[in-house]
Amino acid sequence: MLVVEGVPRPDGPDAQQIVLRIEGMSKTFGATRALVDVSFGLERGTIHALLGGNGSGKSTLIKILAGVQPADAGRIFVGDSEFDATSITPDVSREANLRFVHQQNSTFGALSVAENLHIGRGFETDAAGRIAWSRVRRRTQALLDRFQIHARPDQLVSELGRATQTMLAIARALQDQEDAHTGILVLDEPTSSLPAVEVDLLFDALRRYAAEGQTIMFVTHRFDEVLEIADRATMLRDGRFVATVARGEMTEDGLVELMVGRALARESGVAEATPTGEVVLTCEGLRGGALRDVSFSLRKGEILGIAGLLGSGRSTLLQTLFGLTRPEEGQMTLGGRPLAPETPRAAMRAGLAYVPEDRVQHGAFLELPVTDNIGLTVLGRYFRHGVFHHRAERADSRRVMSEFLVKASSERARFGSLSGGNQQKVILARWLRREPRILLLDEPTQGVDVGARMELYGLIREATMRGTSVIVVSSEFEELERLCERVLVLQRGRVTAEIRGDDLQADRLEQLVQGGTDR
Ligand SMILES: Nc1ncnc2c1ncn2[C@@H]1O[C@H](COP(=O)(O)OP(=O)(O)OP(=O)(O)O)[C@@H](O)[C@H]1O
Repeated sequence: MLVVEGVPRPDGPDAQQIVLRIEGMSKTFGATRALVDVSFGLERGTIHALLGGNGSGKSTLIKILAGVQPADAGRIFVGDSEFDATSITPDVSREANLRFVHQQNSTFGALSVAENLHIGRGFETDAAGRIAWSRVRRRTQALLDRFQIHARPDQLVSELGRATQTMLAIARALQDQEDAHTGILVLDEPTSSLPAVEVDLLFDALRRYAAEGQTIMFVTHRFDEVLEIADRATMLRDGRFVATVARGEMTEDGLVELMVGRALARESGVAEATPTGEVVLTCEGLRGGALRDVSFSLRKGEILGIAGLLGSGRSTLLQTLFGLTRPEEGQMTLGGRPLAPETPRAAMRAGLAYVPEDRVQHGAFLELPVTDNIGLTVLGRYFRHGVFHHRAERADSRRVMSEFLVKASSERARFGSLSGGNQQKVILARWLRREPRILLLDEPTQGVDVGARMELYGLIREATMRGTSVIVVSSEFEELERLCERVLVLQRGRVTAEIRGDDLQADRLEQLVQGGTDR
C-alpha cells in the first residue's frame, strides 16, 4: 500500500490545498504518552478518516483541536493562521473555523428541531425581547433546506432517525460558520451503532458538504466505511503518526496492518454447529413497550443474535429479561422455572448479566480506579474473615486487564481517563468474569478497535464453553455473522425471521432487517 508521507511543506507545491496542518503535537498524561510528535495535514474539501487502535490518541488530538485540552507541544496551521497547540481555547478553535460534533449528547431528544438549532446560540427576539417564534421557525426551515435535512422545525428530535439527528448536530455546528470553504468539521465516531441505511444517509450528506468545500475529519473503527467514503486516512499507533494513505491505495487488510503493525491473522470466527445443549431460557408471547409478540428459546452455550432497526424492540427485549421493564403479557422461564425479575438485582440473582449500550452512563464509575470497576460484581471474592484483600483484588485486576487487552497506565488509573474502547473492554470483562448463566450484550464492541474485537469474540466464546449463554444485540451485521450461531430479526416488536447456518450472512441480515420476511 502506497503511503503518503506526513506533512507537505508549508512552501511546497501542495500547500494551497492544505487547509489544516498539525505539526509536532505531543501530549502526556502522567506516564502515558497519548501523542508523540504527531504531524499531518488535511486537504481542502476532502473527507479524512482519523484511525488507530483503542487508546492510540485520536480523542486526545480532537480535544486539543477543540481547545478543551492543551497540548504539551505543537503548532496548528489553519489557512494563513498559526496557533500554538499548548494554548488553544474553544473560542480560538471556533475562530479558526473548526467545528466539532461529538458522538454523545449532540442533540436533545426532548426538544424540537428549532430549539436544538438555537439553543446555546440564542433565539431571535422581537422588540420586547420575547422569542420571535415565527422568525425562529423560518430560520430553522432555511437551515433544514440548506443542509437537506428531512424534518420539520417543530418536530421533536427524538422522533427523527439517528442519521438525521447527526445531520442536525452537524447543521447546528456549522450554522454560523463564516465560510464553508475554509471550514473544518470534525466528527467523533459518527457512525458507531448506526444501522447501514442510516450510515448511507449520513455519508450522502457528508459527501455533499465536502463537495461544497467543507473539509471533514472523522474518527471511526469501521474500515469498510473508510474504504467507502474517505479520500485519505491517517493512522495513529500508540500516540504516534504512522501514515496518511490516499484513496485508491487503501485496502482493509492494509489498514489493519498499519493499525497493529503486523498482519492480523483472519480468524474464521463463525461457530461450527448449533449447540445441542438443553434449553435454558424461553420467552413466550412477550408484549409491552416496543414488544408486540416475541417468542424464542435459548440453549446452553448458545450465542443468539438480535438484529433490528432502532425501535424494533431489540433493547427493550434485553431490558425485559434483566428486570428493567416489566412485560404486560407473556412468560419467561430460566432453567425450567418461571422468570419474572422485578428488579435488575433479582435478575442478577437468577444468573443474568447485562451490558447496556450506554455503558458509561449506566455501567461505570468514572471517578473510581479501573480495579474497582472490574471488581465491582465479584467483591465478595476478596473478603476473607471480614478483611478486604486489596492486594488480591489488584493482582486479579492486572490479570483481567491483560487478558482483555485493556490499555491503561495501571490498574489504579481512573476509569474515566481510559479511552472509550478500553472502557468498553473493562465493562465486558467485569460481567464475563461473573460467569453468568445468561449474558445480555447490547452493542458489545461499540468503539472497540478491529484487533481487540476479534479477541473479545474469542473471550465471549470461551465463556459459552463454560456454560454461559449469550444474547447479543448489534447493528453491525458482520459482528452477528461472526459471533452468533443463530440470529432473530425483530421488526416493530415481532420476530419476523430466524436465520442460521449458511444463511447467516451480513447481507442477508441487512435485507431482512430492512423489510423482507422469512417467517
Ligand atoms: N484525562 C486523561 N488522564 C489520563 N490519561 C488519559 C486521559 N485522557 C486520555 N488518556 C490516555 O491517553 C491515551 C490516548 O487516549 P485517547 O482517548 O486519545 O485514545 P483513542 O485513540 O481516542 O481511543 P478509543 O479508540 O478507545 O476511543 C490512552 O492511554 C488514555 O488512557
